[in-house]
Amino acid sequence: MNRISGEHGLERMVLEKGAVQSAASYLEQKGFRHAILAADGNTYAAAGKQLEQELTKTDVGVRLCLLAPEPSGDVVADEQALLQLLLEVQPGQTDIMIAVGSGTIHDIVRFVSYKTGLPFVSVPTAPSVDGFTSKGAPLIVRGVKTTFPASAPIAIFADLDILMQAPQPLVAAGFGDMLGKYTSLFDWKFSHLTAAEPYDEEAAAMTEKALRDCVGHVDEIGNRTEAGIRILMTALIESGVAMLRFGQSHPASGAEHHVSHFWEMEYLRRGKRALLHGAKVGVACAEISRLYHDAAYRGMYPGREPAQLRNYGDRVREWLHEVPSKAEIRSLLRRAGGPASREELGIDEELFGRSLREAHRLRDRHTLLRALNEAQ
Ligand SMILES: NC(=O)C1=CN([C@@H]2O[C@H](COP(=O)(O)OP(=O)(O)OC[C@H]3O[C@@H](n4cnc5c(N)ncnc54)[C@H](OP(=O)(O)O)[C@@H]3O)[C@@H](O)[C@H]2O)C=CC1
Ligand SMILES: O=C(CO)COP(=O)(O)O
Repeated sequence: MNRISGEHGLERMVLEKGAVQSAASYLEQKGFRHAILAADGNTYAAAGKQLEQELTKTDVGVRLCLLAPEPSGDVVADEQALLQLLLEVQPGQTDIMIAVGSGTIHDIVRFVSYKTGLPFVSVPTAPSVDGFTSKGAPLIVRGVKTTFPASAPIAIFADLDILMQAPQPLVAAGFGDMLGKYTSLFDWKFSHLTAAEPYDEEAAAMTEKALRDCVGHVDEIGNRTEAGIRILMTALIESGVAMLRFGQSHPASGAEHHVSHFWEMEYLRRGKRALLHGAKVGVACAEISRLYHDAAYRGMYPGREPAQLRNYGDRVREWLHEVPSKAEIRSLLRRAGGPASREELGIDEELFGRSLREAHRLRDRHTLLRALNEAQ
């Protein structure tokens, strides 16, 4: 993917070396004159400073919003960060925002963009999540992770020079976020069949292709070759476009994401430093795969098999056949250089057990996890 236009308001997608320069000329050509550049300490160093310098060669003025970390050390997409960015907006003057960072900074900017009506441009600094192009923002509000409607960027400039410098754990996390599509795609079909949740073949096919491209190139991704990073970033963008096209996160987010969100909220409550989103999703995907295979093939729920499995067992087993086993998912995570087990991540047994019993409550989705937990 180099340049694609006209996708749901996303008028420009650039994935190439030197894309930051293209971002500056795009902003100037579009006639923007008063930009806010949102970044944090790391992402300003990785790309923000360079973009700021490029913009000084144009007529686009820039106001820097350096998002402040919480006492834990992390920038969090919560009330404080949203307010910090909102305070920088000059009514009647600011005409564009630029998100320079990874998942968290994009969610802060996309939500403020939605509420103020100001467009935004995406400059990813790491191939760590598939949320760059989505129009939902998972935010922490009063300690609870909830997804709110938000805006997609009008353009994305993903600079391979920058993405290839991203720390290896962020790359492995991006791969983990993609592996999560094994279970999210399964849960999406399951919720459509058993609870008539809306479904879109095209969005599902697009996500599945992105997943297979990543799995087929896991070693290049693990070795952070240029080809590997290009394939991973393309897949993450495509997965985000599938969410954008469908309008909700079903293609990309099932029980593995609900479990990951559960862990994230608990870490915030404990004041612990956050674990990377995609690292959690990858490990949760392996665990959900084991749970689902046990339930559907090995009858691990004697006497309380969910009605959905009694009624649709054959179809469910056929779909589960496409979901690799826990061991296979772990092996892929290792090859990408990321944590593969909850022990490696540091999730304790109590939190793990509680998350499997309760995480389905975080979203109103009819996943198999929810069916298993609600079966009498
Ligand atoms: N909207 C959507 O559809 C989606 C949203 N998400 C959300 O995204 C969030 C997670 O995003 P994720 O990208 O994993 O993590 P974060 O955006 O939280 O960033 C993780 C860390 O990476 C650092 N960083 C980023 N780029 C670089 C770089 N090039 N060099 C050095 N450090 C860098 C950041 O620096 P610093 O320490 O300075 O912050 C931060 O410490 C979650 O809240 C998740 O829910 C995930 C998927 C989809
Ligand atoms: O993280 C996501 C996709 O990778 C989206 O999460 P939500 O389903 O919570 O919006």
